[in-house]
Amino acid sequence: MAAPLLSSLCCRHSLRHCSPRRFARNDLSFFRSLSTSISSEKSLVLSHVNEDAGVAILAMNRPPANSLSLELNEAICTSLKEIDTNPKIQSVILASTNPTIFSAGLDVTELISPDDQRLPKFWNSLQQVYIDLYGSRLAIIAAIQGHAPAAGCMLAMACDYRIMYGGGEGSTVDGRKRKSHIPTIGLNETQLGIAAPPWMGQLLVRTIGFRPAERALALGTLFPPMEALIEGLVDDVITEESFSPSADTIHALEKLLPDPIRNQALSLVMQKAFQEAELYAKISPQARVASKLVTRSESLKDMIASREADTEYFCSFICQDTVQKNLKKYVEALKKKSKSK
Ligand SMILES: CCCC/C=C/CC(=O)SCCNC(=O)CCNC(=O)[C@H](O)C(C)(C)COP(=O)(O)OP(=O)(O)OC[C@H]1O[C@@H](n2cnc3c(N)ncnc32)[C@H](O)[C@@H]1OP(=O)(O)O
Repeated sequence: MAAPLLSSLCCRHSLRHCSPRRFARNDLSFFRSLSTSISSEKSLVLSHVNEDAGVAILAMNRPPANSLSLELNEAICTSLKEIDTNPKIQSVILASTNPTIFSAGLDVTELISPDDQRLPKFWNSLQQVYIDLYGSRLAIIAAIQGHAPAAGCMLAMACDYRIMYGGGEGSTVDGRKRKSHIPTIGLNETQLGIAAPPWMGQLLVRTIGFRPAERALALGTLFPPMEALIEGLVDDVITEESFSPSADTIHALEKLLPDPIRNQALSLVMQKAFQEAELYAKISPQARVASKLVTRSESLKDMIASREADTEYFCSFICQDTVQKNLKKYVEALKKKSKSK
């Protein structure tokens, strides 16, 4: 079912595959052609399909924080590709097995004293995750129950719809009562002494608009749920007051969710994500994909064209002494904070 690869986007990309004529055809082939053939460690993501509903789940599963390592990036791409080959599936819920962290962004340990063979591969794998999500023929719904800083926010922005948990005292995240948890989302790179790469920064610009993005990028702002909603960074914020679950949705979710996260059928965010996924799955795929091409093809084409230069820039930037110093300090502070809990 999946069309031939675009001469492997993970290495090199040629614009001839993305000619304007091709986009004009408004078919599914552009999105299919963005698939990859990376093989990976599957347990880093849990995925499953509910063919009756036309919906799949792809849950990131890399404790403790779903930080994006080379292997997790590859696993996301592989899993998405598998889902893509199932013609009965039109929507995917991108979620996390961790109820308080969606994804902590890049695994910062990948950036410290990096191996010079692995670093470009690592960056390529992140670019590929973006290309595969943003350019997917599937409608992808982000179920953001927990924190989504930096590349975690990028994952959410690359989806078609974003639903965030609103937090609050005594609220339920996975159906059980727990203490207050208020997730945040945003591109906080400047807080680490680094800058978001151009394609990630531009994705924020396209999502929330030029001036708000300019300020948020400079300050490295992490938005709590309601602020994220007001800015347009997420499409919906779910609290117990704002959403009433239906028995049918819970039943369909129980059919969809793999064993280790079946209890998330009781999560309001997951329930809303499922309803949204069903909504997208009911639209004619040709029409839905054609409309996605209208808004996404140009920026994807640009990103793909500058991919190699982006990797070169990233590798040389990360290896600078001051950047290494900043990153080491940041990781020490992160570890100290975690130990002091
Ligand atoms: C041209 C250059 C472009 C570079 C682009 C960069 C994009 C990026 O994505 S950079 C990464 C940015 N990510 C962050 O700044 C997030 C850091 N993490 C946090 O702020 C918090 O962990 C959290 C808000 C996500 C969650 O807080 P919570 O209190 O629930 O958990 P913690 O106790 O802080 O963490 C648990 C555990 O996870 C480890 N960890 C957290 N984040 C990362 C990470 N990004 N990489 C690696 N490891 C991470 C943390 O150290 C804890 O581990 P230990 O218990 O073993 O210490």
